[in-house]
Parts: sequence; C-alpha cells; structure tokens
Amino acid sequence: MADSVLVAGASGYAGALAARLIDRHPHFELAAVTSRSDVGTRLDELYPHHRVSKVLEELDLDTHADVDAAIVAYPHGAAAPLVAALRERGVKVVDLSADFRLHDVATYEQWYVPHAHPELINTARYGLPELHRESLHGADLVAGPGCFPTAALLALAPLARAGVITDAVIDAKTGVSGAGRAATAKTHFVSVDENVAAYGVGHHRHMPEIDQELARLGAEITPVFTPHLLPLDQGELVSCYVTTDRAIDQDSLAELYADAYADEPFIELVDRPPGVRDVRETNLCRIQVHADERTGKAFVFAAIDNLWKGTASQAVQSLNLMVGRPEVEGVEP
Ligand SMILES: NC(=O)C1=CN([C@@H]2O[C@H](COP(=O)(O)OP(=O)(O)OC[C@H]3O[C@@H](n4cnc5c(N)ncnc54)[C@H](OP(=O)(O)O)[C@@H]3O)[C@@H](O)[C@H]2O)C=CC1
Ligand SMILES: CC(=O)N[C@@H](CCC(=O)OP(=O)(O)O)C(=O)O
Repeated sequence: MADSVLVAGASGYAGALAARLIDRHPHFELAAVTSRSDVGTRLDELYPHHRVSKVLEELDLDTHADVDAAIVAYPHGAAAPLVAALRERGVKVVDLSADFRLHDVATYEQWYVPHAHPELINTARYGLPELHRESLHGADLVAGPGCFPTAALLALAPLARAGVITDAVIDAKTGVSGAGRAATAKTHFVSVDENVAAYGVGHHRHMPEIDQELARLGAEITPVFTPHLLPLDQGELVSCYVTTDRAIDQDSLAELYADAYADEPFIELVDRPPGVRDVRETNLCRIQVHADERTGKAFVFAAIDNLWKGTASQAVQSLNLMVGRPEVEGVEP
C-alpha cells in the first residue's frame, strides 16, 4: 500500500520540487500540499514545469497530519514547531531546514534563532545517505543537509575518513534558487545578472554544519568556506583545496574515491572538471579529484543541483530509506 506524504511549504522552490517528486513516485502518494500565501492556487499555476495539479491548502493539522510522512519545506525557525507537531502525531518527517542539523543547541542558536524544540534535536538523523545510510533506515526524523554541506561533505568525506586532512579551503558557487522564492536586493535579477560576487564572507550559516559533519567523519578542522553567487537559476559547485598530512599521488587519490564511492548510485567520479549542467535536475553529485604536484594539495571538485541533490531529491532519497523502499526509487539517476 502506498505511503501518503504531505508537503508543507510547497509554494516555495524546494517544497514544490519535493511535491513533484512525490507525485511521480511509484510508491508514495501526494496527500496534500500546503502554503500560507497561495492557498487555493493550483501548484501548476505557480510552477507549470512541475506539472502537479494539486491545489495548495492552508495547513490544518487535524486533517493534514493524517499521513504516513511529511516533507517540511519551511524556513529555519518556522520548521521546528510543525516538525514537533507532526512527530507528536507519529508522522515521519524530513525537514529541509537547518532546524535539526546541528547537534548542539547553543551552536544552533548562535548561528540561527532560538530553538523551539531542542528536545527533538538528538532524535534527528543527518540526511546524507551516502555517508550515513545505516542511520536512516527506519528513521522517524531526518534533517536534510544544507546544499553547500551536501556538496562539500561528499567532496571531502573519503579524505576525512582516511584521517589525512589537516586543512581545507572550500570555494563554492551557487545559483540564485538557493536563496528561495522571494527576491531580495542581493538576489534581484539586476544585482545578479552578468555578475559574480562572494557573500557570507567569514560568517555563512553552513560553516558550523560543515565543521560538525567533517569532525564526525574524522577531520577536526575549521575549513575556509566562502560561497559565491552566480547568475544561474540552479546548480552548485564546490572547489576544495585540501592540505594533507602526507603526499598523495593521483593514482592513490583516485583509488581512495573509487573505493569510497564504488557502490553509490548517485556519485559520478569523472576525470575532468564537473559542471553544474552535468547534474542539472538530477540527484547526482559529480566529483573530480586532482593530486596537485606543484602545491602537494589534493583538489576536489563537486557539482550538484542545489534544489535536487542539495535538498528535495535528496529528501526523497532519505524518505525511501526511512520507510524501507529502494533508495533510488523515484529519483533514479
Ligand atoms: N533552495 C535551496 O536550494 C535549498 C533550500 N533549503 C531549505 O529548504 C527550505 C525551503 O527553502 P526554499 O524552498 O528555497 O524557500 P522558499 O522561500 O522558496 O519557500 C519557503 C516556503 O515556506 C513557506 N513559509 C515561509 N515562511 C513561513 C513561515 N513563517 N511559516 C510557515 N511557512 C512559511 C513559504 O510559503 P508561504 O509564505 O506561502 O507560506 C514557502 O512555501 C528552507 O529551510 C531552506 O533553507 C535547503 C537546501 C537548499
Ligand atoms: C544563494 C543563496 O542564498 N543560497 C543559500 C543556500 C541555503 C541553503 O542551502 O539552505 P539552508 O538555509 O537550509 O541551509 C545561502 O547561501 O544561504
């Protein structure tokens, strides 16, 4: 029997895509899509390309919580109360926000806002299946990783697990959809078009998440992380420059990554620099490694689609594991 799934915040970029993936999924049934400002509008009026005809409704827990699972696509801070209400009613949840990613509530509150449900933090699993698959099987609450942490952690995990990283620089580029549906002075067409600029310099909210997850993988470092905004709608590239405690030649580096990702359906190892177009509208992460003889550093480049592998399709990948379905179902490469 199909598992019914609610998508809350479906009028936003990530929620709308999640609704489309659930609607097309062979096992899940899209039970309802909710929003505050677009109630009564068909989702395909807002996003014709997703071709989901369901009408957006105002969230009503009395009716909408009668589902097996939910994807919550609210901004951070707004997500936690809904997640808590859904968990209270026994609904499995993938939360796309940052509310349950950081294990330490003080760190969360330092970088975000006061946390409404800190008691749930330790019940959440980090939804990066390639690195934490076992913990996602049967999980009730999964925190979808940030888009930059997804790409950066997939890029760095084999070296981190090998215990060889002493330092890293993560230079990141992203498309504008990462900022969500509402335009701001920073994301307005006129600001972004024909332009490229760094942002969040020295204080981007994904820093503590990357630090936390790298430490879990065995690299207790504070990497440099700087994102740049590009005039793209979707797509994200991280260029990582890694200092290691020993020399690693190209063959050893390539072998390390080939072994680490041998059975991963969504990781593509390639021998030329990946571009965001190579992975557009897929759940793939495409990675190239380069042992740089001149500097002795390991270079790792990773490209994802921020809305897909960076959030919505990765959420479906996790949801598959949470309910015991094949991991690739509905998000096949
Ligand atoms: N875009 C991306 O690439 C990524 C996004 N994420 C995360 O996914 C979540 C959704 O992001 P995205 O789709 O880009 O954002 P959007 O701004 O496009 O969408 C946010 C959604 O939440 C609703 N919403 C906004 N404020 C509130 C509130 N206070 N209470 C309830 N609902 C609210 C909005 O609709 P309405 O105002 O009508 O209710 C809308 O449906 C965020 O937590 C984001 O950080 C994570 C990784 C990547
Ligand atoms: C272009 C742009 O602004 N991108 C966003 C990406 C946010 C994201 O991945 O989501 P979370 O907020 O859920 O971590 C940013 O840099 O904040």
